[in-house]
Amino acid sequence: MAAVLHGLPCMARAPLRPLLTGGPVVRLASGMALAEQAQQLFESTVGAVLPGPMLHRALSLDPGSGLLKVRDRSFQLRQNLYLVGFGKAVLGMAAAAEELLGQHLVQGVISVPKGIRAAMEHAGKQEMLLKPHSRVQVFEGAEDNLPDRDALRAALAIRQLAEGLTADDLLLVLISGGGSALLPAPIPPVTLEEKQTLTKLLAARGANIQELNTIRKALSQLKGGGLAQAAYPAQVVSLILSDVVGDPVEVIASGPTVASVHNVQDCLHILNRYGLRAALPRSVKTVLARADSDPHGPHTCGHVLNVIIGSNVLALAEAQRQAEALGYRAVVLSAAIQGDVKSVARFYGLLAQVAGAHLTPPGTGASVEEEERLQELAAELQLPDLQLKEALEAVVGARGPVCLLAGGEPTVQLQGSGKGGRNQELALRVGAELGRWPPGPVDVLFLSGGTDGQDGPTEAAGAWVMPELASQAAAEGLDVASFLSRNDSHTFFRCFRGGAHLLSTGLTGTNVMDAHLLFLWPRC
Ligand SMILES: Nc1ncnc2c1ncn2[C@@H]1O[C@H](COP(=O)(O)OP(=O)(O)OP(=O)(O)O)[C@@H](O)[C@H]1O
Ligand SMILES: O=C(O)[C@H](O)CO
Repeated sequence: MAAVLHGLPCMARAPLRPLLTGGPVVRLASGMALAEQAQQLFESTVGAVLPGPMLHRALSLDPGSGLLKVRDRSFQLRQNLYLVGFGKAVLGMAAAAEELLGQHLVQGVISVPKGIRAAMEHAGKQEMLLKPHSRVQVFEGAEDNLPDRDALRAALAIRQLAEGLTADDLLLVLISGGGSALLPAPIPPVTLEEKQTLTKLLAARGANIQELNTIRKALSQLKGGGLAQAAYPAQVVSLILSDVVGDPVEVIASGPTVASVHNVQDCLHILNRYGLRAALPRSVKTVLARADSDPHGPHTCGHVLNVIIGSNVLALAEAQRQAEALGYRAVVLSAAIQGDVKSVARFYGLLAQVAGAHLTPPGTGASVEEEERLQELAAELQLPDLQLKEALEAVVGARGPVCLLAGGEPTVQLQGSGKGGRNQELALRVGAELGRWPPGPVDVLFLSGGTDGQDGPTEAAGAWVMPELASQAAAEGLDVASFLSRNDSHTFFRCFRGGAHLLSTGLTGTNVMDAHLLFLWPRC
């Protein structure tokens, strides 16, 4: 972790170098130059969804009247404003809120990732830091995105603040991805360790975030509307930075201000599906048995306004704009990439092949079978917003470099005990896929990165690959398939070319899922 914190984000570095100089596209000199540009584009993508600007778009204060506007709703402030927050992007959100609210803010408590203040300080990101004598108390915890004692202390302090509020008060709740791990308050007799083990097992067996958070909600005092209930009768305004496909407020950070609609049967189905029902600790069974008679009912959330203030869609739109400014034909494919990482990798591998063939002169196009297989793979992935046809049409007319952009969160079913994350695993798998095709007249680069800057429990945000990856790795004595069989993508990328293919931004201070960038570069 320490290396992450000191190996620093450089989101504000030199402007991107355009590909167009006076009209014609100038070819980048080498794969490394292309990789550098890909990494810079990833950093701009993240730069578009930094917490401060997004908070300012959603919230404004009239200093004269003390009227706080949240989208189209207004709230009268009179020394009655409190703040709580939890999530990877919440430090920057709280800093922006503190700046905006000034003396109106009475007190606050936030739960943020371990080391984030030091990382932001080291990166010179003053705008992400609270003031020296802030009224907001900061707890750092949940190292490696796992709930721990520090996060539990934070959760209890947040609950205490919420429970002390009256009908005259307004509670501003800042929520972002990672919030589930940063707000653990298991319902007794479930212990923190039991909850941690269960969520780790579910994640390792490939449970998606909806399933994982359904279980988390059932076992938590504050998730699934519990925080809103604790704050009642105060008014509650939640500002939410989404890290879940489709921005479902009940799923993001396990919806602490949204009433849970799940029942015990839903939980048991999920636990069955992942073979965990038989081995449940007694405490979990006790809490689930009680849950149906004591839900955080919908009637408890009428005093809440939930507002999404930013998401992956926004990040991809900015990346598209930047890529176009650089001379690429840029198309956003989807902001909802989900599914097993192996299928997603096959999809990108074949997409590179088919799109690459569309880019080259007639006669070298993709075969009908390849196009059909690509459509099938896309259908299997069931991506609701996929713009595949549009992307391929855009590629045909491009006659120059192309950048296909996507976002989301594939799922990895852990089979080995290696070190990795879903972005590095996806990149490694795509690299292997790209290497299967005979070299064509197009250079290809694929990059996958977590916008929070930390991919799984590793020190990298992600990685980038080109079709030569497997053969170059073999020349270094590294067998891609065997690293993949152990889910050891991070170890692979650390060894391969001395770590040159790792994407290392450090913690970014934001979190809107992952970004996937596929670059195609015609050679003639
Ligand atoms: N060795 C590994 N190889 C591949 N993926 C892994 C490995 N270890 C963990 N993962 C995956 O990393 C994911 C957790 O990563 P991370 O902590 O970045 O989660 P996250 O979803 O970004 O967190 P949040 O959404 O709460 O911010 C899990 O989906 C898990 O399957
Ligand atoms: O914290 C969580 O639950 C995930 O990041 C999804 O929001």
